[in-house]
Amino acid sequence: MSDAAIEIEGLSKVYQGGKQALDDVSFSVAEGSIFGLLGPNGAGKSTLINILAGLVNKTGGRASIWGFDIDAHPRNAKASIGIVNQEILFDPFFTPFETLEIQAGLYGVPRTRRRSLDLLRAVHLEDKADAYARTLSGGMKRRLMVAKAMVHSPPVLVLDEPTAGVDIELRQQLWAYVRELNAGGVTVVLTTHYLEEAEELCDRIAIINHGRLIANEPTRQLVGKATEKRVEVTVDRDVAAPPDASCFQKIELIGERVLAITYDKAKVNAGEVLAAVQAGGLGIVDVSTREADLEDVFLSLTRAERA
Ligand SMILES: Nc1ncnc2c1ncn2[C@@H]1O[C@H](COP(=O)(O)OP(=O)(O)OP(=O)(O)O)[C@@H](O)[C@H]1O
Repeated sequence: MSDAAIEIEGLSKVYQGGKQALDDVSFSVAEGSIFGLLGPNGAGKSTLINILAGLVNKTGGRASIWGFDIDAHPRNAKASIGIVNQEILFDPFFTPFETLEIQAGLYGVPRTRRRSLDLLRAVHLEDKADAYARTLSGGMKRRLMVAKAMVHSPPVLVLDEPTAGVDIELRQQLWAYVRELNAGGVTVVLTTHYLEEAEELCDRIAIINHGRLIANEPTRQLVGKATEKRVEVTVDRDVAAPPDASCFQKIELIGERVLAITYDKAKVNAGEVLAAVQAGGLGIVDVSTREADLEDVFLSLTRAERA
């Protein structure tokens, strides 16, 4: 077994009707890591996850989970992964405890090795063990989905947009649990639209756009790629039209006296940008800068792709 928890090579998917959802995607997820898979709507993330789950058939390439090729060893591959889907799927007439017991049964986990109550405790649902699942709030249902994905103690957990529509407090709780699982040795793959979340949680991030992989780097390195920087300058008089200078990438008037200037930090520094504002006859009253973040990188990479 290699020390990759997931290994994907040249993965492609063309749906019936001709839509190419994945185009020659390759990457591996290191054992023990938290790996983020990002991409705009329709990029192909769910398709990729569904292939790993055995729900969608790939049309090209290879994938293995915990060393098990999904074609050659589908049962072992499936037993090695727990997947939390975007949709909430369980019978509303069962209680959370029953839901987990049934799922464990489906995975052939013997009664003596089931840990339904422990899992409910871990996702803060122990007091709901005997309530009908339909009476749970949206956030509770999501947490139950995570517990359900863990009944067979898989070494790899995949979360597809698990916090969409979940409020901040519950999101924090869910991430705390994900971190706990990861600290206990579970490799985690997650897709999320919350870039901050990916930045905070993931060791490594891959970005997929129109079915193609356009980035795959350690999070720090990826964020460090942002070369655009933004400075907001409050000036001492009303400005009818923003001044222009070659060192500005973009300048906007965002208040009567506030200019938002984007510049390339690889080419100029903030001092030069401010000097250019002053050279335009404006006095500077206040300045604030914002560090580039994952969102900037994401936008510039997907923009570059489009161009
Ligand atoms: N069963 C299907 N038949 C045909 N096309 C499909 C099918 N499922 C998905 N697609 C298309 O494949 C592309 C990738 O979809 P996918 O759901 O994998 O994207 P995604 O990145 O998960 O997006 P989202 O974040 O919105 O879920 C989209 O253009 C989608 O319309």
